Amino acid sequence: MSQATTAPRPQAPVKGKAVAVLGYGAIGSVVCDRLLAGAIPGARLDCVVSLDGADTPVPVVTAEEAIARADVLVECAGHAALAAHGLAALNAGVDLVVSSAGALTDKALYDGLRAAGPGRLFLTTGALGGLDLLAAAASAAPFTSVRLTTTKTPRALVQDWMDDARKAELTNATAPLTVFRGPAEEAAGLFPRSLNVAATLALALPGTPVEVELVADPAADVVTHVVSAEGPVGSYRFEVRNLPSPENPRTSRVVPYAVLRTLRDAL
Ligand SMILES: NC(=O)C1=CN([C@@H]2O[C@H](COP(=O)(O)OP(=O)(O)OC[C@H]3O[C@@H](n4cnc5c(N)ncnc54)[C@H](OP(=O)(O)O)[C@@H]3O)[C@@H](O)[C@H]2O)C=CC1
Ligand SMILES: O=C([O-])CC(=O)C(=O)O
Repeated sequence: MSQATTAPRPQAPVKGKAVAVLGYGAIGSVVCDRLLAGAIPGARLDCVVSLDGADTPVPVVTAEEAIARADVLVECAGHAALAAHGLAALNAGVDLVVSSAGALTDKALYDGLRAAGPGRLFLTTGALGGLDLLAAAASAAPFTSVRLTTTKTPRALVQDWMDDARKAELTNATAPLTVFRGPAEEAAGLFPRSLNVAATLALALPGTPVEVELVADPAADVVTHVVSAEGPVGSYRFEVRNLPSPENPRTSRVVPYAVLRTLRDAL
């Protein structure tokens, strides 16, 4: 007689700082899997905060309980979740790793989180790179221009606030279409699940205006971010071509791995 078998789940490492993961989606689920696999020595996955009844390998708890149990809270849940729980975590002495950098374009939230403690605030670089070099160049002399051009598949860019005509224009696009052009802070607010990178870039270069163009390309099979910057110290151009997450076409597959590197810095 044959019997259904299920593969044994990896057991969480028993030692190390207790990590709570807020949000069990494309980023959070990979962060959890890698932590369970022991990818970050010194980190022990303790619990998950999930709203949608996901089948998770560690206990699902409320955000309040997670903050009470954890040494580090890893936010992978979106702007509203960060705004709702970030401050409480830091004030409780829990270190906070932030994926949703776009939420920090709300100056009151950002200032509040930076002033909070004793928990420490860590911001992942997420889907972008090269920020250390750009920040170094900016500290030598201000840039004269900084631009980010992001290209994604149109279905990843449809937003609730768009009217039906705009949504149809996007979903029926047969050629690349500019969806947004404007400052990084506005970009991150209008596309909260697609342009956190705009905020990450702006936050790395305080005081420097960052101009963003968002392109919907029906032929895009990768998520492209092109950063270009001009200044007295030099000219810079970084092109990132990330495969999208299999679970979420808005999110680059590399992002949970960037979050894990940031977590390593928090230990
Ligand atoms: N810095 C960067 O480069 C990037 C940052 N991001 C940020 O990371 C966030 C997560 O990305 P991703 O994993 O791809 O998104 P997903 O939509 O795949 O997963 C997010 C999960 O979080 C859940 N969630 C939302 N609010 C809460 C809450 N208050 N408590 C617990 N769970 C919650 C969602 O549940 P439900 O679906 O039920 O709402 C969903 O399951 C994005 O919203 C974005 O802000 C994303 C990509 C790149
Ligand atoms: O994952 C990416 O490439 C970028 C993204 O969604 C974001 O910044 O919100």
